[in-house]
Amino acid sequence: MSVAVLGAGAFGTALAISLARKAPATLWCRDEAHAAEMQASRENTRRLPDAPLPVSLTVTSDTDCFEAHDVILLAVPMQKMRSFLVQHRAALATKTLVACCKGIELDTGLGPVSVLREAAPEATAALLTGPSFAADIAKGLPTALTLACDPDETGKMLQSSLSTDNLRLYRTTDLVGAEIGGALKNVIAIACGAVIGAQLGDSARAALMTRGYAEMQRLALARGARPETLAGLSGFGDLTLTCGSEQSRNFRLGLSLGRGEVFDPSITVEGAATARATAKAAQVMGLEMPITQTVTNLLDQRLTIADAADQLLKRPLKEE
Ligand SMILES: NC(=O)C1=CN([C@@H]2O[C@H](COP(=O)(O)OP(=O)(O)OC[C@H]3O[C@@H](n4cnc5c(N)ncnc54)[C@H](O)[C@@H]3O)[C@@H](O)[C@H]2O)C=CC1
Ligand SMILES: O=C(CO)COP(=O)(O)O
Repeated sequence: MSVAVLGAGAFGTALAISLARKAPATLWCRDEAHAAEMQASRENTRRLPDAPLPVSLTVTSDTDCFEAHDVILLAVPMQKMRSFLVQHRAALATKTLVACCKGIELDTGLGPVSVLREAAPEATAALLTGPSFAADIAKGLPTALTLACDPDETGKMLQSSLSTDNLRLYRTTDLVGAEIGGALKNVIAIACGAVIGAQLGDSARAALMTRGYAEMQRLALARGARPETLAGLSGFGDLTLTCGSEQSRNFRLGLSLGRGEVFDPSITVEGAATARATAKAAQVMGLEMPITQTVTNLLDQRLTIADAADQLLKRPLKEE
């Protein structure tokens, strides 16, 4: 089975490096000059510096390469996935497509698998998600992720093909639970970064992680997910990583908000659009998601950090 990774950002590059340690792999980059530069220099200096590309990895900008691979890993940001699929519909229509992004589409409130199923209905849809920083995977550090796919037979094939000596995949058929966990942990990470940036303390962070997890479960269960999926790598696991590490771009955006600093808008931060999309969806579904709503208000400068903390603390007292 041959695998191509489409999208040469930090995560796509790291996954391609990991796969190429096991068997020849292809990394597709939309920018011809950047692809040629990586193929020659054996490094993606723009997105993942200091991570050498194995000789078994080919970098190309030629879309003809899509045809040659059975399994395609889609490592483009969430808000770009639909247009990417539409643009390359003919070449991707019947493939096994593994979404590697984390988020909720702003216009529709859908996660990556639902977007895949709408935009490429004949393809087999899967999701690779869970706690991992691109730099860690590229270094070959021990990592465990969730591979979500239905039918499970295809999931088993993907699990064995994409696992390596250092990258251990667990399998689930609960695509909804996996996509919601991966998307919403980024929103909670922004909130956690904000309290740490504003020096509100580690206890406040623990409160946000726990009550944020309750919001993740509320939305996931309302959409038909299984509770145990949220307790796994794609939910609890990724929440723990992202809310506790300055390697996370979502956490760092939160830190900037908390410190009153400007954040570089060119950096991919999936939690921002996801917060807005989720707050809207929760309202339509009649779900209480106060932390998500608060993050949206902070991002849109409708609240200060002090007012945000005050509002959350003053909500009516309730049972846990
Ligand atoms: N960086 C990380 O540690 C991890 C990232 N992810 C997820 O992976 C996804 C991608 O993130 P990163 O690679 O980190 O972002 P990035 O900002 O490093 O790279 C995004 C890449 O997508 C490409 N791209 C954007 N629009 C495109 C289009 N229409 N067609 C083709 N390529 C396009 C850009 O050129 C860029 O190379 C996100 O959803 C993120 O949450 C998941 C786990 C870890
Ligand atoms: O998804 C990630 C860790 O699992 C990467 O987090 P950031 O996108 O916040 O950097």
